[in-house]
Amino acid sequence: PIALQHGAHRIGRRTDADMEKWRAYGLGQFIHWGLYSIPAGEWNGKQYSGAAEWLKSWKEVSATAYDSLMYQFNPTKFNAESWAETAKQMGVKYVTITTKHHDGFCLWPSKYTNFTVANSPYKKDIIGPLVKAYDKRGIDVILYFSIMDWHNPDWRYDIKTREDSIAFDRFKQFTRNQLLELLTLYPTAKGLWFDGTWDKSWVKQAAFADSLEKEMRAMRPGLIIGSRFRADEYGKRHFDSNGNMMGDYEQGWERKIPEKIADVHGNDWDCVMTVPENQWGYSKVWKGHIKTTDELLEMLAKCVSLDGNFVLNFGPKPDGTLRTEELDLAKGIGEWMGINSEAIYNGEYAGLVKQDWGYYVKKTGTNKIYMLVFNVPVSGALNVVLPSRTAISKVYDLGNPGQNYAPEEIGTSAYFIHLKQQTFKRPFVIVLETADNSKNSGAQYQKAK
Ligand SMILES: C[C@@H]1N[C@@H](c2nc3ccccc3[nH]2)[C@H](O)[C@@H]1O
Repeated sequence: PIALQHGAHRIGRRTDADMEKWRAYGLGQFIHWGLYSIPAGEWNGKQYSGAAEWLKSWKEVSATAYDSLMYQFNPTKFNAESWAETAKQMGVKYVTITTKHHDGFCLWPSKYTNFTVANSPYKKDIIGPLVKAYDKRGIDVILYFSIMDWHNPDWRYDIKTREDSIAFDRFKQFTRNQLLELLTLYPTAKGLWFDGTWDKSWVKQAAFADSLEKEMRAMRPGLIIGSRFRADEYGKRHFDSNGNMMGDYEQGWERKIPEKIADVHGNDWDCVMTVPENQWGYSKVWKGHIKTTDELLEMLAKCVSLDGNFVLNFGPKPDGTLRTEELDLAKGIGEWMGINSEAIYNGEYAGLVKQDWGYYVKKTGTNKIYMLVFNVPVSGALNVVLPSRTAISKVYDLGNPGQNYAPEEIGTSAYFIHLKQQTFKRPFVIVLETADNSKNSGAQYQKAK
């Protein structure tokens, strides 16, 4: 291995209680809210082709004109309690909230810039009430923070001149000040979700970022920081020059999901997902495919089955309300979670051969395996292959406990579970309790004829 000062400081997963709680979340909510929510991807009557929260980067938009949106920020219908209640009903265990996106506008009254809610007609802090409302419902809060800040004149995409270096040193202090301010103002925040860290200017700050990460961890023991925050001294991001992940969980899964367990390298990770193809902030127009409840449930199942968390994005409207499409999805997901959440919470990779009918999730620390069924075979028989000398001791339908299945043993630790009906309206979950049967050779269930 290469000698590194600023690479990974820990190999393998964190085993402390804070991280074990994060690992068990399963389902999360992302909230992208800010000035970009006001134009919602439209400027001078034209629709921006990119993501709405990137509007300020459009050549048609002058920074000054964009920044004056601050004087229009007045979400009169904002109610942190109702957002948190929607999240509670949906069954999320954590929420990631934009404190400052790439445009530099702060949803908290930072004392290090004037470009905050404090100088908007709304005047009041947004982050504080949100943290309080979510904490009250037992939903942990992670603060999203963009290092890249298009408003701050000291921001640089790269450091080419002495002037760049002097300016960026000011920027680094500003960034440190804001992060320590956030941790001080919102001490119950469980972690930070960093973004906007891909430009050369920041990638060259291995030593600074490493010491800042250490400082934040010292200030808030147990703080959870993702792999996107910093680069090592050779400019390697997420995984250092020795291939070891930096940070506590892998943040590379933005709008994409790993295919197989090998893709996650034994690390914790979360997948952050948009409802349309690629819109995080509120956008008037949602082009292309809008994901349905069933699609999102399958993404959730896939993430949990591969040791990750699934975080669904909401882009609230400028008036502070949530759009109907998102409220409908929250309701649909919540109804399913109301019946099946035990297959999601405290779920982990089951280590079984993946079958076409769906996804296995093992309940951490137990012999319970959940079969999350999305694709019912025409045979109506769900194939289950367990590790050798492992038998099924109990099978039942999570949503319909009276519905018993007598698995048919079709080989060594191999079974068919015959479904009683052919059509299902929603994905459903069958629970397997397994037992080690290396002692007795007799099969528990009838052998194949
Ligand atoms: C979580 C997501 N990350 C931001 C983002 N900016 C990008 C620039 C290039 C490629 C991917 C990006 N994702 C998006 O604006 C959103 O906040």
